[in-house]
Amino acid sequence: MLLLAAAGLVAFVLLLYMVSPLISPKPLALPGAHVVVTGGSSGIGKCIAIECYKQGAFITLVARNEDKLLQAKKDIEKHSINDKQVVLCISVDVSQDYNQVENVIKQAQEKLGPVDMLVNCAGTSMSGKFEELEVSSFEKLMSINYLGSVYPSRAVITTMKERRVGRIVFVSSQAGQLGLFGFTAYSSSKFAIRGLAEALQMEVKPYNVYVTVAYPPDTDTPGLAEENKTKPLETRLISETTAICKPEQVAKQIVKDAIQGNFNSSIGSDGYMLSSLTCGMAPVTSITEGLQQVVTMGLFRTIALFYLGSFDNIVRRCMVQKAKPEVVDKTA
Ligand SMILES: NC(=O)C1=CN([C@@H]2O[C@H](COP(=O)(O)OP(=O)(O)OC[C@H]3O[C@@H](n4cnc5c(N)ncnc54)[C@H](OP(=O)(O)O)[C@@H]3O)[C@@H](O)[C@H]2O)C=CC1
Ligand SMILES: CCCCCCCCCCCCCCCC(=O)[C@@H](N)CO
Repeated sequence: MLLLAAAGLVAFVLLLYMVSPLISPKPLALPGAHVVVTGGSSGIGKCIAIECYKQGAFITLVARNEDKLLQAKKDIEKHSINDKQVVLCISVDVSQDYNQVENVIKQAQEKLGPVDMLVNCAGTSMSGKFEELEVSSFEKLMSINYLGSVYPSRAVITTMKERRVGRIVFVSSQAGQLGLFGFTAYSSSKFAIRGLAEALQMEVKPYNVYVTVAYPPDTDTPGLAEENKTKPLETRLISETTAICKPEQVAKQIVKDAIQGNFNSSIGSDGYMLSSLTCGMAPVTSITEGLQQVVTMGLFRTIALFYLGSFDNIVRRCMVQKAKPEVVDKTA
């Protein structure tokens, strides 16, 4: 009886693997492709642009500061593999005016052809306790991190659907998979991206357009250095659970997953666990991925409970620590 059940299971898994080409997208060819990277003048975005350029793509960088854009262009051009490759720079705020974003995307398409891959990497972070963050910070993060991903995507999607070709990448964060101390404004803007990506993927899959959401851990970039200046102690201690990644490594993984059309892109063992644990109703892009999620869910939740316990401990210890000087004051 047991043998029969085991044989049945094996047959079922084999069957799944036979139909797997039906759910695995055809990889995108980067040589000659037009890749637009928002936030491409710094950090992870710049490394993504370099990675695509190294594989023969034509690049459009989108960011606000023109000097940083030109410097990034120079850095990227060092990696050219043929003399036809172009790096185009566009200075625009992706979060302000949809029409403006649509116009610059049009200009880029006129120069370098239709966009094959859009990477939404422009973003920023602000941390602090809920009551200490300015209300305007919630608006700002939502408009840069969320609307700043909606506008460029909205500007490229029609052509992608018509051509039956395309990749849209969203850069969320591990803080877009779990909410943690200090990130009430940031986490919510990064969670929003996940909802957008899931809904969009369901719409565009029949048109051979694939969506990728990346969830990087802390990554060594100018953005992180800026964030660290005002990060609460609790946030820092909790974030230290995961090691700081190199932007080149994060970029390589994101580009690889985007080419393959994987919905999820994560890095490291905790990235892998977090993505399995929070897969929810996310689309699945390979049988192996689906099976791994089914098999590991209970184990990873168990591990997560220990992490949550340790995070609560950090928060409590910091609270007690901060209360101490006051006690001393009162007795003095
Ligand atoms: N570094 C980290 O630890 C992690 C980062 N992330 C996410 O990855 C992304 C990149 O982060 P990172 O490389 O650290 O960031 P950086 O601060 O190093 O770079 C941010 C880039 O985005 C551009 N940008 C910011 N705001 C706008 C805007 N309104 N319009 C157009 N461009 C804009 C910046 O150029 P300019 O200012 O000139 O416009 C710059 O090119 C962000 O979305 C971030 O949330 C996720 C997880 C971890
Ligand atoms: C099985 C469960 C495993 C659980 C592992 C949990 C690890 C939590 C660490 C969260 C770190 C958050 C990094 C945010 C980075 C970021 O987005 C900012 N630096 C942006 O600037």
